[in-house]
Amino acid sequence: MVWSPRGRLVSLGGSGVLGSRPVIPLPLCAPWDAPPPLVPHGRHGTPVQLQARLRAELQGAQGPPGPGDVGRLPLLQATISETLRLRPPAPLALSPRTLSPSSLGGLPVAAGTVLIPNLLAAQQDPDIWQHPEVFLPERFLGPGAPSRSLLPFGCGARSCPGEGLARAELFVFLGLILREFRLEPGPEGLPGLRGSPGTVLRCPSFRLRMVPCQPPGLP
Ligand code: HEM
Repeated sequence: MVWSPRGRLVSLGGSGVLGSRPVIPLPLCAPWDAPPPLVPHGRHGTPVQLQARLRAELQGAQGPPGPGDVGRLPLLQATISETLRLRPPAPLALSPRTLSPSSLGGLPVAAGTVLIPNLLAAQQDPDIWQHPEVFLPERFLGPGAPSRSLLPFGCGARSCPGEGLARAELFVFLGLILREFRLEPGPEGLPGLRGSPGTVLRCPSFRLRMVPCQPPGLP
């Protein structure tokens, strides 16, 4: 029921209606339950090489990472940002409803319309992200990084109030793990990264081998 310049707006479920209200998923381009495969080879190389660089950054820092160390560990921060870009845990965010008639990208939007922001698609928009399907943490290291277009926590008045806590947890826990362990696939290998659709984009459970690496200064 809805058309967009780049095919990003389509109806949901054919009828374009959720309950008794019209629905516009925004910006729905790639089917959100079938994200494209990852190509994990940026300047930092394969996942193993990236882990080695992250470990070098972490072991070169003074002590274990804390929430205040974001500026001192840019590659770790960039790796988290790139992960949240390619696989946002909440790919469709919340669904606000318009209170009055409005317009969006030239399209009229009636009062009472439910808008569904497709964060997964927006974060892989080729107009904004170069090589959007490639896992490239370094895209966040340069001065021209389109960081304002990174929206895993939504944006605006109803954006996620837990963003600071979630980012701090990701930073500290991932940093502590990568500083002291090398992660290797378990005997069953790794699952695909397609994820299963739902409110939360979930990865199937899998096993990893954590090989201890000696942090500096420890006997
Ligand atoms: C990686 C972790 C997290 C991600 C990716 C995430 C993502 C999101 C997103 C996309 C929204 C919808 C924003 C929008 O529609 O514009 C949201 C809303 C919300 N999140 Fe999170 N979130 C995370 C962690 C947390 C944590 C740790 C808390 C609480 C401590 C939290 C509490 C909330 C609440 C209360 C809302 C609803 C806000 C509202 O309706 O105004 N989230 N989150």
